Order: sequence, then structure tokens, then C-alpha cells
Amino acid sequence: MSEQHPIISVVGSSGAGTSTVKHTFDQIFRREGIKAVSIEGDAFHKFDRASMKAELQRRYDAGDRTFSHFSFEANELSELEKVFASYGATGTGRTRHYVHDDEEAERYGVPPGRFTEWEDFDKGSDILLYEGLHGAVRTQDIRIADHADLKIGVVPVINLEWIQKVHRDKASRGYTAEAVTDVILRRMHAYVHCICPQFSETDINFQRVPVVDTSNPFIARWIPTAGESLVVIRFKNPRGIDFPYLVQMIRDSWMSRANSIVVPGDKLDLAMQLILTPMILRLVDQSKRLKRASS
Ligand SMILES: Nc1ncnc2c1ncn2[C@@H]1O[C@H](COP(=O)(O)OP(=O)(O)OP(=O)(O)O)[C@@H](O)[C@H]1O
Ligand SMILES: O=C(CO)[C@H](O)[C@H](O)COP(=O)(O)O
Repeated sequence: MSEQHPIISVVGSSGAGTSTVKHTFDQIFRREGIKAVSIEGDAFHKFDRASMKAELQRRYDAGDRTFSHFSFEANELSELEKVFASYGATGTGRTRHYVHDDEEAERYGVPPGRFTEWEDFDKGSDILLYEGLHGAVRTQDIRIADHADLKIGVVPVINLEWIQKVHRDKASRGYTAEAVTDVILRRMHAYVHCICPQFSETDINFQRVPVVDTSNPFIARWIPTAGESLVVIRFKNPRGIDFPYLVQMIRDSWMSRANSIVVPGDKLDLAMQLILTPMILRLVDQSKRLKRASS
């Protein structure tokens, strides 16, 4: 926990929708006049695309069938932990971008599959927002989760996550459905061992559940829309959450457990704004008070 320099971590698998959720955070930051710096989790991959391919082959030849981008060892997690620690202590740190496609290549001036140079965060920010695969990892050696003040899980049920991944990778990253299916299969071991445990560390999980048939996610012709889904919102610690207010403000929502509410898919953005805005304001107000007291 950092307090003077708060960190929010949005965690989800590839295709879960963390970039989409980041957009909601950006809107809240803009509306509330909060200066944020951000990290895309893929920036902390250990290998560029060509080196990852070589590393995968090397491990495969040695009998390792479990290695993937989801694996802890495929990412610079000690470096990420250091950046979280440094931001928490002094508001400083650095990041870079992993360039996925031609559009990003154009924006960053680096070919697809490569990293940009490391760059320091802008000075004087109020908050750090991480969005990616490993923002709530806690193992014996790596304690990223301990540095984040608010941890959010973005976890569609798995058929929907796969549909989102297949469609996004085909539409904007130029992969075939078969190639994406192979990647999903290869990542399954690390999905279970490295990704899922983080959703017990997160403070709030947003789980999108389709209400249309997704039995064969690999042939789905479109992503179920917001109107064709519900979102289960689960609070790790429900104390202090004003459930009657939320249920009253979000039409057609209901409590499904003492720590969970369900909202219609097209109310996700509203639900996030109602739930997250006061939490973000509390973090920023507290950090400003501490900064004033220590200056
Ligand atoms: N709530 C939603 N309703 C409808 N579609 C969604 C929703 N959230 C995400 N999607 C769609 O799912 C796909 C993947 O979303 P997004 O790019 O945000 O995933 P991601 O978690 O950032 O993936 P990666 O980490 O691999 O970049 C996109 O096509 C996006 O439009
Ligand atoms: O979204 C991802 C992980 O979150 C990508 O799969 C990862 O960044 C590697 O990209 P690529 O396989 O296109 O080089």
C-alpha cells in the first residue's frame, strides 16, 4: 500500500476487457481533474515477439508444454514490483509499450512485436493505473498485490472471454481463428496457475455473463453485446459498500449474495462510475492530505 502515491491495478486475462475498463477510469480521471499515469501490463513481457517464439521452441524441445505469456517467467515481474514500489514511495517509475499491430507501430514508430524505449512517468501525477495480466500477483518471491491500493478484476465467464479474444485478435491483430485457438490452449496451464489466483486478491471483480448461447465460442460470429449480458460485481470486503444505494440507482440490478450485486450489461459503465468514483476520490484526497502534512 502506498497512500501518498496511490496505485490502482486492473487485472484480467488477454481479451477480458481490461483496456475497455481503462477507458472508464480515464473518463473518471478527466471528469474529476485527476492526473494519472498508466502502465499497460504487456510492457512488462520479458521477450519481444521473435525472442518469445524462440524461447517457446526452446522450452517445447526441452519438454515444457506450459510456458506462455501468462507464465510468471515470461514477464519482468520483479521489475514491475519495483516500479509499483517506487511509485508508491516517491511517485516515480517508468514504463514502455509492447507494440501489437500496425496501428500501434504507426503511433510509436516501432515495428509490431517490439518494445518502445523505457520512459519515466510524467512528474506530479496523482495516481498510477496498471492494466494487464499480472497486477495482483502474490507469490513467495513476487508481491505486486501488496503495493496496489485498489485491485479490480475483469473476468468474463470463460466462453465469453475466448469469444472476445478470438474476435479482437482476428479483427485488430491480424491472427487467424486457428492461431488464436492454439494460443488459448497453450496458455491454459498458466491461466489456471498464474491468472486465476489473482482474482482472490482483487477488491472488486466484474464478471460479465452472457445470456445468449455461447456453447461453441470458437465459431461465434459476434461478441455478445452489453444488452445480451449481465455483470456480477463481487466485493471482497462488502463493509462500507452502500448496496441499497447501488440497487436503487442501477435499474434492474439486484443483490445475489451478501457481497455481490448483478447489473444489466448495459449498466456496467454506470455501475463502475458509481462504485469507483468515491473510492478513487478517497485515495486521491488521502494522498493529498499526506503530501501536505509531510511538506
Ligand atoms: N463490456 C463489454 N461489452 C462488449 N464487448 C466488450 C466488453 N468488454 C470488452 N469487449 C470486447 O472484447 C474485446 C477485448 O477487449 P479488450 O481489448 O478491452 O481486452 P483486454 O483485456 O485489454 O485484452 P489485452 O490485454 O489482450 O489487450 C474487444 O473487442 C472489446 O470490444
Ligand atoms: O495480449 C496479449 C497478452 O496480454 C498478447 O497476446 C501478448 O502481448 C503477445 O502479443 P503477440 O502474441 O501478438 O506478440
